[in-house]
Amino acid sequence: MARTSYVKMNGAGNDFVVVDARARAFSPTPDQVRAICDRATGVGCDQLIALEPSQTADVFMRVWNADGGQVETCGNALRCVGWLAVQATGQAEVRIDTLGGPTLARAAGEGRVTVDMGAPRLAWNEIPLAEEMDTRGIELQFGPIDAPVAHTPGAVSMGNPHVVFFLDHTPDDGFVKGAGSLLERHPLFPEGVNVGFAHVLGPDRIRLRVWERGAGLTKACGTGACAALVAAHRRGLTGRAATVQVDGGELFIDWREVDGHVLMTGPVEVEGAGVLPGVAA
Ligand SMILES: N[C@H](CCC[C@H](N)C(=O)O)C(=O)O
Repeated sequence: MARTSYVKMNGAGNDFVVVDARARAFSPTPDQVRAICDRATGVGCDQLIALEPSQTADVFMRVWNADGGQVETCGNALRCVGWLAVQATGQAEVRIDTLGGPTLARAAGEGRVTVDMGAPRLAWNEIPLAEEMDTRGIELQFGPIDAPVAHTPGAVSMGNPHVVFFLDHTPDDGFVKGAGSLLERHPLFPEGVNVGFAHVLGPDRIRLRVWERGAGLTKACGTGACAALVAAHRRGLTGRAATVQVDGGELFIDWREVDGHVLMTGPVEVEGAGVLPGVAA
């Protein structure tokens, strides 16, 4: 069985195994994805990423969550792939297509990359939700019926589905895991959902923790940071740009006025490289 080389990278602690599948097809089964991502017995990562040829972009980026499911996009991985592509091509800007739509990445200083994530999708059926609701604050709550501890979250798609609760404190691991794992597969979200918990610290600062669909509590979620800023601005809680402080570092998010695109800037780190034993070529 062909042996597949990879690069291990992270963006603000959200980590990835990145496979270059432009010369040879890479089609792992869900079991193989889970085995690669397993931190105890595999390489260990939040998401598995494959670079593929593209007719419309410099590269196509395919994303699998650690649970084996293929998903639309991954913001932190877009920064990592953007860094690899800028280094490889010498281009100032690279176009990366994903199942969640086209994006543009460019270097933003030493070990930092800015990705234009495109415009957020804000209609109920674009999140998607199972029924029509006002996505600035949907009818969803967590906790005792008569005293919910989290309620009326914002819903945003960055190509992948996000729900963002606004709290007056930064929740601990137990709360994020308990509430996140319950809501990730709530019937209101036909495709599942990434569950963000945002503590707005000021008009340009948000502390965010995210229980990711298919990956659990991660150190950072790039699309989650974009969704949190968009949801916060739509509720008048922040301006159009903010520093989003995640467990693994800081991301700077700007919901650009001129074209409605969301730009995310943050760190990229190469951790090492290796070979995946016995994965389907
Ligand atoms: N768990 C996400 C994919 C990875 C997103 C996250 N790691 C990011 O940086 O955007 C989903 O199922 O939509």
